[in-house]
Amino acid sequence: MVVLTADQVRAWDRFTIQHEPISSINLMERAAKCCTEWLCTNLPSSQSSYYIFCGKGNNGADGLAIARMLYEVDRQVDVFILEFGSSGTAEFQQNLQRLHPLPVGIHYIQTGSGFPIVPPGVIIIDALLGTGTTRPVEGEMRALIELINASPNPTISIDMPSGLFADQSTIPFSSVRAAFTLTFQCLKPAQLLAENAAAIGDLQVMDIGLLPRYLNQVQPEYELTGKTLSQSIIRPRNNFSHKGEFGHALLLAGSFGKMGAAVLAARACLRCGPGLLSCFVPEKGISIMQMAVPEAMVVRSTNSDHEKTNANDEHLGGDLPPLHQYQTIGCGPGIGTNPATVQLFKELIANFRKPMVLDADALNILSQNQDLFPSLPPFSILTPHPKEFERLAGKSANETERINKARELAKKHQLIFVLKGHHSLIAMPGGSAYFNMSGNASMAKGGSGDVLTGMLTGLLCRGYTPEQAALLGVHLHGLAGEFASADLGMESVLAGDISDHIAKAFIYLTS
Ligand SMILES: NC(=O)C1=CN([C@@H]2O[C@H](COP(=O)(O)OP(=O)(O)OC[C@H]3O[C@@H](n4cnc5c(N)ncnc54)[C@H](OP(=O)(O)O)[C@@H]3O)[C@@H](O)[C@H]2O)[C@@H](O)CC1
Ligand SMILES: [K+]
Repeated sequence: MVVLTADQVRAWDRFTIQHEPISSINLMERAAKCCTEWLCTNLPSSQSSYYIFCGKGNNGADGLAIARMLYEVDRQVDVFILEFGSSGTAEFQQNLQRLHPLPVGIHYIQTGSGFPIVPPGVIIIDALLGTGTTRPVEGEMRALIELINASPNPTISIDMPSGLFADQSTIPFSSVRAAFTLTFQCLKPAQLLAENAAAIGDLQVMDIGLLPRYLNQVQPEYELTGKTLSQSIIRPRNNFSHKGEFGHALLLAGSFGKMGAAVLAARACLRCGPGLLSCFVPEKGISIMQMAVPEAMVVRSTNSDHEKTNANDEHLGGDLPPLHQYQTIGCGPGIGTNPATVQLFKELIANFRKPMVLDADALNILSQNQDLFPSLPPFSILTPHPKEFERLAGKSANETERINKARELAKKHQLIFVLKGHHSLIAMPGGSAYFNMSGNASMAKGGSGDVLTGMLTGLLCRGYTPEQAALLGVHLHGLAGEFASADLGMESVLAGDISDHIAKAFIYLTS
C-alpha cells in the first residue's frame, strides 16, 4: 500500500489511461463497479434505497455511474446533482446521458430550500467532491454537507468525504462525516490524520487496477511501515553469537512514584534483543527494579555526600556512570524535571555522542532548554506525544502543521522524530516521513510510550541503525499491541501486556 497526493493519483490515472490503455470513462466504470460491489456485499439487502449526492466533477461522475449500477441490481436510487454553474466534466456528462433513459430519479438542487429530506433507512452516497477539492466549502455546498451530516442515515463517501482536502488538514472547515469512505487504489495523506478520523469513518481501499509500474517513477511524500519493510530490516541472531555482540544499553528512568515507567521500559528493552541492559535509577528505585526485572543490572546513582539528601534518593541526579561502555542510552520514562535531573540530562548530552532515545520528561527538559537541541547526538530518536511535541515546537493549528514542524526539526537537527498517535509519524533526518500502520486503540493507555522507548533502545543497542530501529520499533510496538488485544480484548490490555507480546510480533515477522 502506498500513500499518494491528489496530484500523484491524478497522474497515476493518466498513466494507466495511456499505458494500459483504457479510456477515462472505462476506468471510472471500474471504480464505480468496485464501489457497487462493496455496497452490495457489505450493506444488508434490506437497506436497498439510495440517495446519491453528486457534484459536477469526476467524483460526481462516479456517483452517476454507481447510481446506474445500483439500479441494475434492483436498488431504488435517486440522484441529487448540486448545480454550481459549470456544465460538468466530460465523464460527468457521459454518465448523466447513460443514466437518463433509466427510471432513476434525477433531481437538480440549487438552493437550500430545494434540498431533499432523506427518509429513514435510505443510504446516502456522498459523491459531491473527491480529490479535486481546492478550497474550503461554502455556500450551497456547505449547506448540503451540513444537511447530510445532520441526517441520521448512514453516509458512504466516494474517494474522500466531500469538503476534506486530500493532502493536508482541513480543520477548522467542515466536511461530510461518513460512516465509510471507499477510496481508490491508495491512501491519501489526509486519510492518515487522526483529526480526520470522524470524517472518514471506516476506510476501505478499492483496487481499481491502476498500473503498478507507475510507482517506479513516483517519489511519495509519505511512506508506510508494514510487514515487508520490517522483514527487510530484521536480522537473524547468529548461532555463534554471544551476549557481547548485541551491545550493552543504559536506561535512565524512574523517580519516586514512577518506577513503573522504568520497569516497563526495561522489560520492553530486553524483549528486543540487547546483550546487556543496565538501568540508572534513583536510590529508592533500586530494589523495585531488581525485583521486577532481574535480567537487568542496576547502576547506583553516585550523588556526592554534600548533595545527598532524602530528596536526591527519589530522583535521578549526581554523577553519571562511565558512558563509554554503552552502545546506546534511553532516557526519560518517569524521570521528572527536578533540577538535579535537569543537570544530569545536560551532562548526558555533553558526554554521550552516539544516537540515543529521548522520551517523556527528557523531552520536557529539552522543551525548557531549547538551546540543547543543536547538541543532541545526531540521529537520536525523539518520541513525543502531541502535548510533548507542542511543548517542544509550539502550538500547531492542525496536524499537517505539526507534521511539517517535525519534518523540519528532524532535518535541521539531524534527528528522528516519532510523533506518537493512531498512525504514528516517523520523520527522518534525510527528509522522508513514514506513517505507521500497526496498532490499535487498546494501546491508548499510560505506559505504552515507556514500552516504545525501551524497545527503541533495545533495537539501537542490538545494532540496528537509528532509521531501522525507528521503523522496526514503531511497527513492532503496534503489532505487539494488536497481538495483546487479540488475546486480552481492547479494554484490558496493559502497557506491560504490549511488552509481553513483543515476542509474538517478532515471531510473526520472522516466520
Ligand atoms: N478517470 C478518472 O479520471 C478517474 C477519476 N476518479 C474520480 O475523480 C475524482 C477527482 O475528480 P476531479 O478531479 O474532477 O475532482 P472532484 O473531486 O470531482 O471535484 C472537482 C470539482 O469540484 C469543484 N470544487 C473544488 N473544490 C470545491 C469546493 N470547495 N466547493 C465547490 N466546488 C469545488 C471544482 O470546481 P472549480 O474548482 O473548477 O470551481 C470541480 O468542478 C476522484 O476523487 C475520483 O472520485 C475515479 O473515478 C478514478 C478514475
Ligand atoms: K466524495
